[in-house]
Amino acid sequence: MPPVIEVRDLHKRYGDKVAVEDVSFTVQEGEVFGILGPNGAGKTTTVECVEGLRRQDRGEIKVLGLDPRHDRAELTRLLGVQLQAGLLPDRLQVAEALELYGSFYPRPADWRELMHGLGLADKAKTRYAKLSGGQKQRLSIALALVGSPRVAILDELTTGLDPQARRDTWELIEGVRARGVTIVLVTHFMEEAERLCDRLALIDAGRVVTVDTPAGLTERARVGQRIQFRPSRPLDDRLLTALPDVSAVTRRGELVIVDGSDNALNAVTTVLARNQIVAERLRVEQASLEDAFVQLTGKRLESGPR
Ligand SMILES: Nc1ncnc2c1ncn2[C@@H]1O[C@H](COP(=O)(O)OP(=O)(O)OP(=O)(O)O)[C@@H](O)[C@H]1O
Repeated sequence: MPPVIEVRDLHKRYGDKVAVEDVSFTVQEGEVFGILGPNGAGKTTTVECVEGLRRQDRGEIKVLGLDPRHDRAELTRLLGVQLQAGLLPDRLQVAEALELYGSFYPRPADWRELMHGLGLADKAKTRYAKLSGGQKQRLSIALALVGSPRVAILDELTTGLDPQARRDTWELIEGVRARGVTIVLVTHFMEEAERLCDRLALIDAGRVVTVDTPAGLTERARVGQRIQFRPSRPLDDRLLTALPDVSAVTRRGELVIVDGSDNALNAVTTVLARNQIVAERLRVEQASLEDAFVQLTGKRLESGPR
């Protein structure tokens, strides 16, 4: 089966600023495909080109066999796109917005069901301007799904939602996926990516670092040991990075985080003892998707609220 989305060698600049340097990936029918990366990595620019909202400078995009640059009208009927905040008229009520957007599509979903599913039922008559940030966010998700799209593109799906609303949204997305809708999810929340995505493209500085399943990524980054501690005295990271058993040293506030082989703990404690440094609050951690990202890019992703 041909992929639902095919992006090849995408380049996009804004004036002198290169936003997307070289992005390629394919999305298969029915999968939840995540685009994960830090702020400014080029995620939104990439999906806006896929949606036909922006024109790339170079590279090819096909969505359901259509070229977003030329077939935008046709594509709009097949794609569900999450609206950016503030794009709806202030006076429009929730139910009106859903009914209106549904009417643009040949086979709209039951908007009342969506409104209930997203916890907006008691806001049906509330004007857009009076909604809280989280409610606006939920409405934007409902609007992306109201046309029963074959492909839904959700950018920062749960940003601004409280933990309960975030989990409810994840459940809703799982239900949408179960109906066979292909979903592209732009996120910088690890937990969200791990829970929802079948595959992920890690994007950093306008480039795809890698594409893999969440489990595959974590597996690849599986460090023998992750050691976390607070040094009792200032510590020069080079003492640790020089050790053959250590693959990476990062800092989180006053904590030092060391990734390395199964022998790393031995090596690190030996070096610390030799330098009269005590490892306070010492802990050995499990590797995660975030570790994979750090290993592959050398950067830490902003982590989402837990
Ligand atoms: N309209 C624009 N004009 C100029 N520069 C822009 C414009 N839109 C984005 N950029 C820049 O292009 C780069 C990529 O931005 P983009 O929004 O695609 O990244 P992102 O990964 O979606 O980030 P975020 O998570 O912060 O939304 C950033 O450096 C951004 O500042």
